[in-house]
Amino acid sequence: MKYMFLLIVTFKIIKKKFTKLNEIMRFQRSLSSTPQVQAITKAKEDEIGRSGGGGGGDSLSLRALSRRHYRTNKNMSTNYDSWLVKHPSALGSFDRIIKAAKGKRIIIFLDYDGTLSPIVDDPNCAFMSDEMRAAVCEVARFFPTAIISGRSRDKVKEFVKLSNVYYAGSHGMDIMVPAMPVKTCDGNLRNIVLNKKKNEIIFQPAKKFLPAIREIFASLKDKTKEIQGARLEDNGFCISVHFRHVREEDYSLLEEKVKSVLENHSEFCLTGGRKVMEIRPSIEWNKGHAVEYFLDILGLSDSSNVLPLCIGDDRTDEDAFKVIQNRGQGYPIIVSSIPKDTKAGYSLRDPSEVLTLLQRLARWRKACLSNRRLNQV
Ligand SMILES: O=P(O)(O)OC[C@H]1O[C@H](O[C@H]2O[C@H](CO)[C@@H](O)[C@H](O)[C@H]2O)[C@H](O)[C@@H](O)[C@@H]1O
Repeated sequence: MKYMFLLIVTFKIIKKKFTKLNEIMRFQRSLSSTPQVQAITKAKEDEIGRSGGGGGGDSLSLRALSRRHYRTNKNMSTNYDSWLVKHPSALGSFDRIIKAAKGKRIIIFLDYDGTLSPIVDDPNCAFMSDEMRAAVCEVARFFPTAIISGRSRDKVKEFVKLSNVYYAGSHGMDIMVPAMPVKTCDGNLRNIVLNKKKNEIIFQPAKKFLPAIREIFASLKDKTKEIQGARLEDNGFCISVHFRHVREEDYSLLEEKVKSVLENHSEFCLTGGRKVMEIRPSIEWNKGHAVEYFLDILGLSDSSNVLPLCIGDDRTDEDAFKVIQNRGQGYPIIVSSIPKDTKAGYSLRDPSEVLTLLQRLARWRKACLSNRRLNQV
């Protein structure tokens, strides 16, 4: 009888524990499928290559290249809130930003992939929404706006399709400044001194590397053709080797092939982005230099009355953030849904928040102008 009683009690305890465990597991399953957690997981995978373990030891170095691209924290979802304290939301800080902008000339620098368009599997399908295009067009009516992308200049222009913005491709190594009169800090219009033959300035500091880049592209095409999922993108003055669709066990092979091509081209270097390896000339020119170039050519570099806003999501945008930070004025804003080591003082979660910020900026500027007009009547 005594044993029977003990057996029933033990059975009841086990049943209770099992039910609780089941509940926890069910909760975790539902938690991992919320859109927020899915976004964090996707962003995390983007940053560190394929998530989780597996793969041979060698492939780690490709993952390490990705990891070097951005150092990420381990407990991302829990740390995001504390990271936000150091990199507050630019939307939440909007009033502070426009207060600082009073009497100043705002200039906007935008990255493309992951900033104006969401990260997608196929690089050729990274389209920008019509809403985003309208917002960029609207801010560009009020503030000089430049898009500085890792893509080729033509490709980014093809995606953006706007004629009132400045474009820089190949991480700033291909800049075009068309004939657009710019308002200087004192409110006067300044005409950019243009090339006599053309109606624009083209600045390409890596031009002499073009024949070598063509050569590298051809060798890469040949060497990577058997690696399933590897994809090359000709970005003009740089080349992207995408590995988003490469099997993890092929990472090391792909990396080996890429490095073997570069062995014959010591004047080029290899950097990492979001599931992408990038080959670029080793010259002292990056997105930060492009920011300085635009400020200079638009006559806005020496003034303390200029407030640059720079929005980007990738490692290469850090060079631009650094320039803004060193100027001591302006807002470097990182687009990220996970905590990252960054020079940016402000953040936005994703391109949809970039859209809201641009719309609010344009609306605020429009309201200022109509108030001014009313006061003049
Ligand atoms: O400076 P950006 O404008 O951000 O360009 C950086 C790279 O962006 C593109 O690749 C990234 O976006 C793709 C589309 O969403 C995605 O499929 C890829 O995995 C990402 O790395 C572009 O294709 C690269 O050439 C740029 O260098």
